[in-house]
Amino acid sequence: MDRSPSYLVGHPPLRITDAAPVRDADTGYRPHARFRSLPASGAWREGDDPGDRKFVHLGSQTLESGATIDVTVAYETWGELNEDRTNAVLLCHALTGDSHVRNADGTEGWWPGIVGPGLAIDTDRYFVVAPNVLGGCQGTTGPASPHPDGRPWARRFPRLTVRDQVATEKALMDYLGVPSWHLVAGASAGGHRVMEWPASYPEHVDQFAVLVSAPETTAEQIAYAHQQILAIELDPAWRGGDYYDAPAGNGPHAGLGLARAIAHTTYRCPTELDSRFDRAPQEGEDPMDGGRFAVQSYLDYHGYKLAARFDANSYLTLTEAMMTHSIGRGRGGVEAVLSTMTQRALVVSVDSDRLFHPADQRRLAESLPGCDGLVTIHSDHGHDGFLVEDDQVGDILRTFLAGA
Ligand SMILES: N[C@@H](CCO)C(=O)O
Repeated sequence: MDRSPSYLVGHPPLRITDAAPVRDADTGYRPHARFRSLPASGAWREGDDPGDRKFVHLGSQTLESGATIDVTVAYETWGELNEDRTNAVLLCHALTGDSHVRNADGTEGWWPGIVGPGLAIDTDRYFVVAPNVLGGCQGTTGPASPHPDGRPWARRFPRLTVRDQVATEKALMDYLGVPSWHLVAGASAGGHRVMEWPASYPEHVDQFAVLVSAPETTAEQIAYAHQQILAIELDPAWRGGDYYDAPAGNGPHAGLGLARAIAHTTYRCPTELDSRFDRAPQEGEDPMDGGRFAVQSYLDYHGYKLAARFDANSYLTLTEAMMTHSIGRGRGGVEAVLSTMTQRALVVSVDSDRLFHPADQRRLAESLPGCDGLVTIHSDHGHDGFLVEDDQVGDILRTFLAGA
């Protein structure tokens, strides 16, 4: 299937340049100086390993598309599985997260204030499992992994669905000898997998917690995702996905960085951006003379940071999986599936989230038979509130788990 953006089909191919700088400055992602040291792909490499990442080869998996791939999963665990095997918790990371929830000393990772000894998800009590998602780039099989011909899959990687990703997590569960998750929890794209778990494997989930997420993607979310996909595909350095052997600095960093800047804007909220940055110029730059506003520099920085740690083809694969997410597909619709989810359920929104609207989560909470109603986090940080508001997120999860 031709995956070129539709308006490029039939047009001459884009001319690949040496990632010519758009501007001749030396900060941010427009200027390429910062990219020069970045490898073409930020996918995991042997050796760069925070935490105690483990790998398991799960063998071949047939995907919803009918394609079969050989799957290895990277995952981390904290705590011990008890004798009854009733204390296992599955954590599903968001779009660009990975298995690294926390360091042993709690200093890094994406939920170090939530997961750990004595914390809301208490690793003295629970056996916590966090896999890197199928299609990701931090150790689990994805587009940067070798195709059977030895070269990276790149854009030959089959189209994935959230159901495929959850099927991989089920295979990991079997490998670990966990009969049922005491809790499946996750936010955003991780929440998509949380929602898919009781829909696909109801007998293997005791309760679930879905934060800032939904049973299916909205048109608005697909619209934002579309822009991000085009940002990558229109970067000449993307080279149709075959950039893995490009010299340092010549990967699709500008496209991936722009995709992140679009996404990051949706992860924060207008009042936050206005109050933090207002119309201030970036220090040392003059917007009246080609320089940037501070908010531009902030987005450039987040784009650069993602380009340094992520793989552009993975970003495409995972974004496409988000776009097709619907627990109702082929099952009689979302409402029909929700009515069968009788497990105890927690639904959490952030009041300033402009990507996953709290009104949609209220409807979700009302449709789930095992949910006591929507719980709302108050935050100035929009969708990313689930990563920033540790005290509130921790209290909410602690209270939910205590009521089990
Ligand atoms: N900051 C999060 C936002 C998406 O929920 C991520 O990168 O995955």
